[in-house]
Amino acid sequence: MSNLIATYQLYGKPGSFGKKAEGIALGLTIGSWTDLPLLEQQQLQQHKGNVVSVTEFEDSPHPLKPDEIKAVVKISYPSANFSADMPAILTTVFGKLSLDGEVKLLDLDFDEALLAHFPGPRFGIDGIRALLGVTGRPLVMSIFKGVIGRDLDFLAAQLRQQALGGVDLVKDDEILFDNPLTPFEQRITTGKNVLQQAFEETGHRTLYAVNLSGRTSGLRDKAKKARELGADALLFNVHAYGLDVLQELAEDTEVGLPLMAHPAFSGAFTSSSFYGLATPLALGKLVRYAGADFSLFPSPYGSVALEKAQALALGEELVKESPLKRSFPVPSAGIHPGLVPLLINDFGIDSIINAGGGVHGHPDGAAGGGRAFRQAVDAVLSKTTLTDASEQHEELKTALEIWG
Ligand SMILES: CSCCC(=O)C(=O)COP(=O)(O)O
Ligand SMILES: [Mg+2]
Repeated sequence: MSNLIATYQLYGKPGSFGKKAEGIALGLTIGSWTDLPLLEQQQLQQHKGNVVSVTEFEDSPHPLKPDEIKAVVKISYPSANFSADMPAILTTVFGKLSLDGEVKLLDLDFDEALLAHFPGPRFGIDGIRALLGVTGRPLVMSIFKGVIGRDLDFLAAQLRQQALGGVDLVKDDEILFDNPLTPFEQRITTGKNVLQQAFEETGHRTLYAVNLSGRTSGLRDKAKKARELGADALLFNVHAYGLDVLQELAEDTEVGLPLMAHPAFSGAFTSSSFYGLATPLALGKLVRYAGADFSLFPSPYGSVALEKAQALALGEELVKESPLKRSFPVPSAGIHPGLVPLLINDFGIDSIINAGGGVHGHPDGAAGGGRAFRQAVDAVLSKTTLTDASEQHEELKTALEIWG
């Protein structure tokens, strides 16, 4: 029988977790058990949640309640209890329970039958690399900055400079929505012209991920229009919309564009040590299952840093062995060329170095910033220190002088 195993972190008094776990397993499935006639118990057996394991950690006391300790509980839910979609799954395993005190959902293990209902990335790492014709190195992505309130000419000029710097992708900032100065469709057509021109001048291909925004009911039509207009990829604030919206876009063959999951808003339900979802689950496993070709997340080093073990576990969820394609890990926020060795060491070459300020803040402009990042990547791959490489590359030298 197909099932889903949820792993939770709880706090409580030593020895109290078995009863708690049983209460969760019943409460989120068939409700109370003891007062049911035997016949009903037999009928409901196939829908009963089951406690798989309870592990108490005596050496992990609650930081504020000395008589409580941490425990990790695994509970199995019959797939017969829910429709095979993210809203039903999340409501089953962490609906009411998410409101019931200090419980954190650490992981979800889908069996093969359940996982078959989820698309995973349409392109994946290999498909994105094929679009760019780039293998053997991490990709470099830059981010528009300061576009709000500016017109298409400004956007076009900033895009051109980013492309001339040799970045492989440019993404809208997640806070750039449809607006009268730089409307969605015109950002796509303008971007296409600019990047084609840059390609003809340099031979370097840069893709543009435009932010798909607006009311949910209109997203699919907007995405299809983007495809018709020749968009390269779609940036998507998945956690403000929901995983199922991402999945609808991923499954729609008339959309058929690479989808870039942005982590905006996810901190609201992943940041607490006691509540919400574990970051590797929310920004790694679930966005991959729902169809993200890229997943952006705070790196361990930047301006909104994620705890390193969490960031590494998140990256692993995106690329681990699975029937689904791999999603590109995109560690982000506060990234500058001096961090490239650390990022490649942590996430490998099948990752994307992503920066906004670290590109636009370069004294030689976005083109200089892009070149500095490419020079840093080349240095790491040729096993040269950045300091030594900077002797040969002015843009990298300047970046190291500014940001270290
Ligand atoms: C928090 S991960 C997404 C990073 C992002 O959207 C961004 O704009 C980063 O900009 P930065 O100037 O910090 O590179
Ligand atoms: Mg941003």
